Amino acid sequence: MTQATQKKAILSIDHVAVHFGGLVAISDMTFDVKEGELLSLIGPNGAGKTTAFNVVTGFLRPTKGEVHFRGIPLHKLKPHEIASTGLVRTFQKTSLFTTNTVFENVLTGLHRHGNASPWATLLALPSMKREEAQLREKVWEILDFIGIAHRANELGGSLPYGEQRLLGVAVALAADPSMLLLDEPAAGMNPSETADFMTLLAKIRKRGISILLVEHDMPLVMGVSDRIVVLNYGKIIANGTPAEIQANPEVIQAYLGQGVKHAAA
Ligand SMILES: Nc1ncnc2c1ncn2[C@@H]1O[C@H](COP(=O)(O)OP(=O)(O)OP(=O)(O)O)[C@@H](O)[C@H]1O
Repeated sequence: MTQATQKKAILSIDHVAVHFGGLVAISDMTFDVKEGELLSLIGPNGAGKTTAFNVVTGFLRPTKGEVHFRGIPLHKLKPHEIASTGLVRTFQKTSLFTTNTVFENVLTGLHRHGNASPWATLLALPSMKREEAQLREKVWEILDFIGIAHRANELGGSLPYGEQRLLGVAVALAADPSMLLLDEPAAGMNPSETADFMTLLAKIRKRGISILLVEHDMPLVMGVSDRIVVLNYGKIIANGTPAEIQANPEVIQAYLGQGVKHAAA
């Protein structure tokens, strides 16, 4: 048993079902993520991973069931209200301001959490100027942490794809999350970028941030996860450690044996 599994749940998903008309995308899903844990949600295309992610982040209402984050019921909140509880997501497709610089993208993320009132901003009061300076310092700290400070003055849209994904994580960190939901963050990364990303995930966890990861890159998933939940046709077919999941015959048959990128044995 890992240390994380002995801790209390930060995110609980209880008997969630999602129906799209007659199609049952998720039939009955129950699992939790513990404080400080990195849990991955995997499964074949169409298994319901993105749907699960969208329910947790408020982009979809569940047909049945409940979701709680630190005891707060999320299934009735709007996405921005959920983000303000400290549960922050990245998106599968890059959602950056492509014509703004890397620095400006992260600054915009921080501004959503700034304290200066709009009047102070309009009048450029000293309090607002002080806050602006602090925010700029914070942007540099985040860019250094993520490893893209050398790109600060380049346009978001001009970055190589892998670095655009990193910028997405930087913008999410600007919201000061206690839990991050990462939707296929390594899609389009080359092997060396993926290895660097694994190191970054470890650094993010050292800050005490819990992580829910949806990802198809199995070496990455097996290398970073405390626990893995496997979905197939909208049902959980396994919930265990990477070693347990890799040895599970049903998972091998439904997913790992289907030509996905395997973790080194
Ligand atoms: N808005 C929607 N309307 C109708 N059906 C949908 C909708 N969104 C998803 N589905 C269906 O729900 C099922 C689950 O899809 P989902 O995108 O959650 O799977 P996934 O595991 O994320 O797949 P992938 O790995 O390809 O991203 C699929 O059958 C999909 O076609």
